[in-house]
Amino acid sequence: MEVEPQSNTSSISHSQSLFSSLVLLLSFLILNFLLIWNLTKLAIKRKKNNKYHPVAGTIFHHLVNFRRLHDFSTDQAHKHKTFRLLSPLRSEVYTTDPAIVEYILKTNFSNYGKGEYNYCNMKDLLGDGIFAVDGAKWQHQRKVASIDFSRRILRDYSTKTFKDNVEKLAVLISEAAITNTRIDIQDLLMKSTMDSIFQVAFGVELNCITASNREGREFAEAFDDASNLITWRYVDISWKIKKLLNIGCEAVLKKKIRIVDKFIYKMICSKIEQISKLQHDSRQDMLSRFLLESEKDPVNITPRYSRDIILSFMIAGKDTTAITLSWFIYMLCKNPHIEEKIAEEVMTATKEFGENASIREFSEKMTDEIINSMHYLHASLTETLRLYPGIPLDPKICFSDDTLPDGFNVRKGDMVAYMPYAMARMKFIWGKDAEVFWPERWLGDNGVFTPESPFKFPAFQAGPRICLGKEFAYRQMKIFAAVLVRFFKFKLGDEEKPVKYRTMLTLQIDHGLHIHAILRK
Ligand code: HEM
Repeated sequence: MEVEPQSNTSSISHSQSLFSSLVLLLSFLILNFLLIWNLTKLAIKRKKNNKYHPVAGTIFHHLVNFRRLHDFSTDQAHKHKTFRLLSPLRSEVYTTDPAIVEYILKTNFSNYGKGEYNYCNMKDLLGDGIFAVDGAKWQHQRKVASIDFSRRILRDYSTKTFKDNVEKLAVLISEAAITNTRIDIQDLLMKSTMDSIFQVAFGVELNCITASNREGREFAEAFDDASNLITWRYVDISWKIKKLLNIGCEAVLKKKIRIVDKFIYKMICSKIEQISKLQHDSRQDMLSRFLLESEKDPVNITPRYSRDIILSFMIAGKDTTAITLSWFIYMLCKNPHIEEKIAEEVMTATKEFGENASIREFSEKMTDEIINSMHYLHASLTETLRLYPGIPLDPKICFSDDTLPDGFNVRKGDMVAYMPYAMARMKFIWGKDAEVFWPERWLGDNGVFTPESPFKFPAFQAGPRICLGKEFAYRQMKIFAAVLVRFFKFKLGDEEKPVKYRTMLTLQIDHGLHIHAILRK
């Protein structure tokens, strides 16, 4: 099982950790009792002729296989497309079947959602933000944000932000290449995407990548720690007791959320002040636009609600993009012939910039037309997302008893999770080369990118709750990837060291991705 985040636990006193162990033991006993209770209830229900998916184990199998959780699930899915794990509180159904994915995400969308379980885990950090809620609150935010995301002003502002930030990143990588210094590219990408999303959200430069803004750096660290600690709640069965007693991770989480809130509310106040002096149509960032909405509906859109909305976008958009770019670079290191094919496409598409264009000139000259013309790059990023989906497993709660398209039953309160990571490895979906990194699978005979059904490739989810930032993410990833591949080649820092994911809500590379960058002539 994963250990608690170290930096956050050092302050726990000895007696507190003894107490925590007792709490853990007690919770374990209670859970075992509930598991047996649940099994008995299930046996009684079975007599009513309901059909349930085959059982692949209990959630304790997840704990035992925690470090390789997604591969454990893939192994199980090779045996059964859809299987069940028994848990003390509910059955957990895990599926790789595109028909079930379509059913829960679209056909019977209203019966599957975040539910109280996810809301309860996330609300201390995300409040009523879009990522944590269902129903009317979700609908309202989805509507406002969808309109916002389709606006030209936000699009142009974000493109400019990506170009500025990739330039800062490429300058750092150049310095490392010249001095032959090994870098953790995942760490740099995380900082860079944090800078991008923060600037688009608040209209303010955070500059994590250069570490020049102390307050901003403290906020970014607190936000990252708080996100990790919130994730930890999904495996720490005793978190509610710890929260009540304000001990361990929960005490640290509270402190981190306080730092995040202080910074965000300061930002909101200064924005409100600025806005009163500005023309409405000059507001480029998301916060300003939400504050504009709040002028129309001050009762519902409070500063607290604006904070919740923006933080959800940050959590949704920051790590997922950085993680995808990190796995993309890992794939380039493993497949140099694909790296060269991408470089060739980028050079051809940008021929008119001239061979000696600087990083700044190159990124500034990249137009939407050029970005859209790079189909092989688009296919390579999509193939990366297929094999290494930023969100590898996505659980939904079933709101009322139901029968899934394969004829099996689920009960109210059960969890139904679709598994993009395992789905990518299923031969019945992708053919016998399912596990091979092969961007060509996304290209038609004319070399043009051809999308797949989102129920077969649900890396961005699908249906009414499909990722709102998909286009935004591709634009950022394509700008970053084009600049990086144009100016550098990449090699793994240590060819022998296995590159693995760290089990958490996202598919981060464990201990980062250490590489050498080589300047491309
Ligand atoms: C490669 C990058 C990305 C991937 C793989 C990705 C994937 C996903 C997935 C799987 C979900 C569904 C999560 C759930 O169960 O609720 C989601 C939702 C969402 N994503 Fe993304 N995302 C990416 C980038 C972004 C970016 C850059 C933004 C914003 C700037 C964003 C904004 C959102 C929002 C707001 C939602 C919630 C939508 C809703 O509940 O209606 N995402 N994303």
